[in-house]
Amino acid sequence: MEWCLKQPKIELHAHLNGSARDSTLLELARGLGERGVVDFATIESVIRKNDRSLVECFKLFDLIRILTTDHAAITRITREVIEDFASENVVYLELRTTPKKNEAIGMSKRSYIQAVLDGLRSVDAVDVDFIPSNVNKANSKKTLSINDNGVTKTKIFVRLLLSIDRQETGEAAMETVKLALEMKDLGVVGIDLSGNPAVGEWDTFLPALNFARAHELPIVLHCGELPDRLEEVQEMLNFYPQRIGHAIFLDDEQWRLLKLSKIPVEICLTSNVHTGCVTTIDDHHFIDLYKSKHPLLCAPTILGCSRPAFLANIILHPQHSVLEGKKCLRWERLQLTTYLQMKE
Ligand SMILES: CNc1ncnc2c1ncn2[C@@H]1O[C@H](COP(=O)(O)O)[C@@H](O)[C@H]1O
Repeated sequence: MEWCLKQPKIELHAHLNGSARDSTLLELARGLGERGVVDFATIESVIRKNDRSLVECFKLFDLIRILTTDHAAITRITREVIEDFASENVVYLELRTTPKKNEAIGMSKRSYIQAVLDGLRSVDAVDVDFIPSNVNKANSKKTLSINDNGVTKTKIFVRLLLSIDRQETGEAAMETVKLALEMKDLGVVGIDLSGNPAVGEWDTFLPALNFARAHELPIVLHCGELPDRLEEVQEMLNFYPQRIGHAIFLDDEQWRLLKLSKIPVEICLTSNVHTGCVTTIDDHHFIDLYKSKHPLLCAPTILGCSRPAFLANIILHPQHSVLEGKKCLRWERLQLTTYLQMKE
């Protein structure tokens, strides 16, 4: 575990509010409980539960949404999430989050993302680089890499993906894509489609996704999280996104197509096992993808990371490397090889 933590890692599939500290969520819930907005005891039992089915996960996300949709909470959670990833030696983090509106408190999708950016700027423990290198970094407040004691700070590169939630309308999805395009100079590098897989139709999001593509914004799709969505899986594969998340429930022909396509797959083993989508790691589809040398963006959880789900996925395939992270690539290969050898 110590060794795992020490290795430099690249995390490409982290949902901001899915990575919030339990302690922070409980504190926010307690505050809202005292003001009579929520029932603290109910929220506490949901947050403290460890293994959650996919359905329970989305119940939790609905609760988290109530707890976190204000600017100060979003800024705080962003700062803490960056600190947590950096403390586990993640050197490049792609953080995805769904821009939210809350008219009652004057929150727009833009101000939500501004609150995230404030969170990135407010990190003090490590040096956060979130402005792409082709943009004038004078605009960024965070250029120091030496702390007050003259010690060089650890650096973490952070980029943002804006998520479209499957509960949203086509217009809301389009608004998110336009916001992402406007914020390219502030470290937004792509669009994600996520949210409860039992909700929403592919056609609703297609115009926004096509618009993103027309403007060269990379797209990541959560795909195949439920067994009964094969038609949608087919449409997603036909769309040919830059990356696919999970890819659990595909039929044989779709599986063949996926492997042929070489679309990189983001996999989080613990998430899949905890949510019950995959029975055991031994039955996990990553083994087949790995053996066929498919580009995998894979979680380090096979060696037993302590955090439950939604954590650290590491890029495996060199051609998709986003920075000079060769050490990370080598480590990930080593880790997968170790796992497979242990099994044998
Ligand atoms: C288990 N697998 C998953 N499948 C699909 N969507 C997921 C997810 N895990 C998380 N999210 C999406 O990320 C949101 C939380 O972060 P943000 O509020 O965006 O920062 C959830 O509400 C859900 O929409």
